[in-house]
Amino acid sequence: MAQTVVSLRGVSKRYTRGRQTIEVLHNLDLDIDKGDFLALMGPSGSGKTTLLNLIGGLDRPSAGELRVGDARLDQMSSAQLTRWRAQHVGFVFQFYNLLPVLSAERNVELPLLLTPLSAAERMKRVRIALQIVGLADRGKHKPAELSGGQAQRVAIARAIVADPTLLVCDEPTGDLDRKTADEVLGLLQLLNREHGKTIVMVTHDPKAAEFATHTLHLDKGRLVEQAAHA
Ligand SMILES: Nc1ncnc2c1ncn2[C@@H]1O[C@H](COP(=O)(O)OP(=O)(O)OP(=O)(O)O)[C@@H](O)[C@H]1O
Repeated sequence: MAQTVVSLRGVSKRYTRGRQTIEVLHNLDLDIDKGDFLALMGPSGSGKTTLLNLIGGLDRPSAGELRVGDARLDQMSSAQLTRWRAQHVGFVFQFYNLLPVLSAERNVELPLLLTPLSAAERMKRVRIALQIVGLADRGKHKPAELSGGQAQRVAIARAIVADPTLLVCDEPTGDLDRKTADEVLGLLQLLNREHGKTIVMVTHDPKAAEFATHTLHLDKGRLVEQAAHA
């Protein structure tokens, strides 16, 4: 039997702005299995990033149960969530979010600074991560000296360096041309297939979704498949 890594039961998310409360995600049920590569699609404003941020522990649900691995994210304080994230989730964003003053190596090392690993052990893991993404020879380069595709691969190395269970990617190829995008997606597929990473990726691009093992559509805060069954 497949092992469930992410499980949502009756998850809702509301935002309050002034006197107005809007519900962005409505009563979602969802299971993601270990080894899945899930593409999350849907129109602008349908709640994709909101859902991704819940799954990655960047935000908490307003109602419902949210489990990732053994953790009940809906019951954690924000300090607990911060600690949990550092150990269990790697993040990849559209605009890479690399620190411009640090070399590629030092950017990749960042998540390990929160661990008890020695400097030598950290550098060993950094080199392995840069090797996996095919940038072993770019470790000393600053982000400005890298192409967009290379910068995103450095960001992916940073996301995997602490060996997280889950990778969450928000439009990871939104800023890249087709060929470079396909290379980055091929790398995510390799991490999924060869390294067993469970991946959740938000994308607008149907071609990007083809690299995933599953696609889910959100519409106005509901999972469309679920709505179709109801
Ligand atoms: N912090 C917030 N406060 C208030 N409203 C928010 C907040 N974050 C998101 N929203 C609202 O929630 C809705 C869903 O936003 P979300 O970013 O999840 O959509 P999305 O599907 O990722 O959109 P896009 O494809 O344009 O990135 C939007 O209407 C947005 O305005």
